[in-house]
Amino acid sequence: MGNLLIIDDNISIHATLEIILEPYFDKITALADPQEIMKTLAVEDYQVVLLDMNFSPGLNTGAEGIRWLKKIKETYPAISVVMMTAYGHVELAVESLKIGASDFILKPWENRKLLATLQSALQLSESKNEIKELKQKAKALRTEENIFPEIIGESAVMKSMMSLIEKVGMTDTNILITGENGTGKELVAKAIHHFSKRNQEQLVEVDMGAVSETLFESELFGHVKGAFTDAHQDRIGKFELANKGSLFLDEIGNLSFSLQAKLLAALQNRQITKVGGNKVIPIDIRLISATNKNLFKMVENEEFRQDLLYRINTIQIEVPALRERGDDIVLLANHFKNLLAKKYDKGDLQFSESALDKLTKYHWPGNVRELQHTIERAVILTDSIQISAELIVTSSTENTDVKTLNMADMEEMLIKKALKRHPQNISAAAGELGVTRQTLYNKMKKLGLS
Ligand SMILES: Nc1ncnc2c1ncn2[C@@H]1O[C@H](COP(=O)(O)OP(=O)(O)OP(=O)(O)O)[C@@H](O)[C@H]1O
Repeated sequence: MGNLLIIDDNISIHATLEIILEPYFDKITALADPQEIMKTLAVEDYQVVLLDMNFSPGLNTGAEGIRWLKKIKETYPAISVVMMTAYGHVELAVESLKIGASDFILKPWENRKLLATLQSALQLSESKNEIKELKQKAKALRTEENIFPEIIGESAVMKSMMSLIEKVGMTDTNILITGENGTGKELVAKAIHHFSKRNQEQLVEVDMGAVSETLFESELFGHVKGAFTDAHQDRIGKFELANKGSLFLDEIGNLSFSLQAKLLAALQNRQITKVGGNKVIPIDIRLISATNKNLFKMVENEEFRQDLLYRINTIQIEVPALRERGDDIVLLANHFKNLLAKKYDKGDLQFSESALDKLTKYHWPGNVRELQHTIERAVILTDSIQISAELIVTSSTENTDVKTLNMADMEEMLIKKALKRHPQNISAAAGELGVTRQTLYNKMKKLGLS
């Protein structure tokens, strides 16, 4: 069943049509004035429109009906429009069919024929809507990656994290993944989905840090065509796309306080309404969130809603920093080296002893992502089958001004830095350097800086 909108200036027809058609539609609305059509279609979903062709007294060219048909089809292509006229000119019928009417009825109508025409119009609209939704879903999914990732790691901390993932993956609980940047939180989210009962459905990811304040609702809940200036067509939101599957909200700590309330409402009610729409859509999702922020601290500072935190973190999985994973650094370095050597056609590459030493001693503030980039650079730059320590250039090696390890040169560099930071204040510069004002003054004199 569906909704039917009747437009005819002859009000006596409304009641007759409503009596005949009532058992076959969920809702029937009848309008006498065609000016009301677009407003009516904007507030409620109609699958079929029964449209008279002439509205102004004395006019029977059908031009008005054709104009309204065009308008309806332009904005709502999935609605089936059945034309109705007492003046059954064949040309008019052909013209309206060409513009997109699904059929044509002559007044006075035969009840059986009218019913059959409207029922097939209803079916047509339903299949159009289904196809449209499927197409939208397929389009959105093409950009989503749902491949189970290989999580490399043999260290005790990684093994215990993996067994936790397998255990909780199977349940339907909401999971919060925490950890520093680049530790592999996204991989963990994919693994949780992989181990869940929902793995035949999609894992849909939303980067909450990248969703703008104005487009948040449209991105998450979808919108109907015409809901706002740029809403040129209906859009399915990420919640609906993830229905029956998992929704991964990455960087959830970056969500503004006002948007947190909107997200919480959708999670609590387990339903959404598209922007500009009025249909309530029930949603069945498993929620996985991730952040590199301390949400408990953010709750204390009133930057994150406590009720939202409790809703998203039934289970928390902390992804360890790379520096805490011991031999996994070498394991991962070799893994990336092999992958990248293949990618750049470099043959069999090996790390030198000192390169391995450098890799294991470094503290990896950017974690696995930084390691991956460091290895990629080294693989690209190496001219031999051995990757030397010089090619292992990490972010902190790059950022430092240290071009020398000579102590006198280092001292001069530090003094210059401190003086630059405190240009008019030798005491403050001395304080930062951890020496007395007099000592700094003597050194400056020696270096010709006073
Ligand atoms: N254990 C692992 N095994 C193999 N690859 C990994 C592992 N951990 C991370 N990676 C790789 O490191 C990169 C960074 O991982 P990912 O994007 O999952 O980190 P993240 O914690 O989500 O980062 P951010 O906090 O910046 O969003 C990705 O290319 C990922 O494939």
